[in-house]
Amino acid sequence: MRIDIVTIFPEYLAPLDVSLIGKAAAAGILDIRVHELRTWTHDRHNTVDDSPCGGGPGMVMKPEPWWEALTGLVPPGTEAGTRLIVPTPSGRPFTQRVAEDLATASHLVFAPARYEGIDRRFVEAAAERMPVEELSIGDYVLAGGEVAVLVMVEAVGRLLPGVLGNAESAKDDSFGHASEGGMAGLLEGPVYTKPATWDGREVPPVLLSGNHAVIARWRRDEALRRTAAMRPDLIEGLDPDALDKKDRAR
Ligand SMILES: N#Cc1c(N)n[nH]c1-c1ccc2c(Cl)cn(Cc3cccnc3)c2c1
Repeated sequence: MRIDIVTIFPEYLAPLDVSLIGKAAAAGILDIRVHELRTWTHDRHNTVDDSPCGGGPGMVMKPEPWWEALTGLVPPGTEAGTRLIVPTPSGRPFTQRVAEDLATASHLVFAPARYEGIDRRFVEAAAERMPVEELSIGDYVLAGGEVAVLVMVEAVGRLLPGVLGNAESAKDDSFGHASEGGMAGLLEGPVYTKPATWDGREVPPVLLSGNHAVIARWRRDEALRRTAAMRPDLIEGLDPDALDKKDRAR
């Protein structure tokens, strides 16, 4: 997958060079390219914003640099497989299902803007050339779209074949599809490591029993308990077939 990110703060995307996504890029699974929006300005001040038509606070990002950037990165006639992602507080929720959908694309272009957003006409013009997703990563307010891009690139990138090692399969993701017996659809339960006793607190003995069936049951029970306590909405949304007989007996 090729990922292009256009921004006035390229340094904000530096975290994509490390860890999971950085390794995927180094392995060639991801081809991540970060671009400075001002590359596509031509005035002496590299202007990317102007005052809002109709008045109001702040500034609005001009459509011209974004359009030139998009056209330069996705020349007319090469749009097949490309999707434009525009982070915005007024977007539809970015969820695991959206991440799974975006992971099927061959090319994602992210437009994390600043100020009060991008002139609407850019999104309208882009939508005539390729699918455009206006997405929000949650019900809180950020100062711009770059943090949202970091979230989305990690959530999408980890789903691509070869990015997660076998031991860290995405198949049981908390917010993945619930499957019979798997933990998908539930929140993770508590995790423990050595020492067996710390601060006078014991690791639950079941985890030291070596009985894998009993351990798996205990872990599922804990995941159900935690999900019911922290996110009862997820319990309601579980596919009934994903709950086994013992779950229903709880
Ligand atoms: N995704 C997401 C997301 C989120 N969940 N909160 N805030 C954002 C987000 C995304 C993009 C921008 C751009 Cl461009 C400017 N701002 C600042 C702003 C804040 C409130 C109203 N108008 C502009 C952005 C905030």
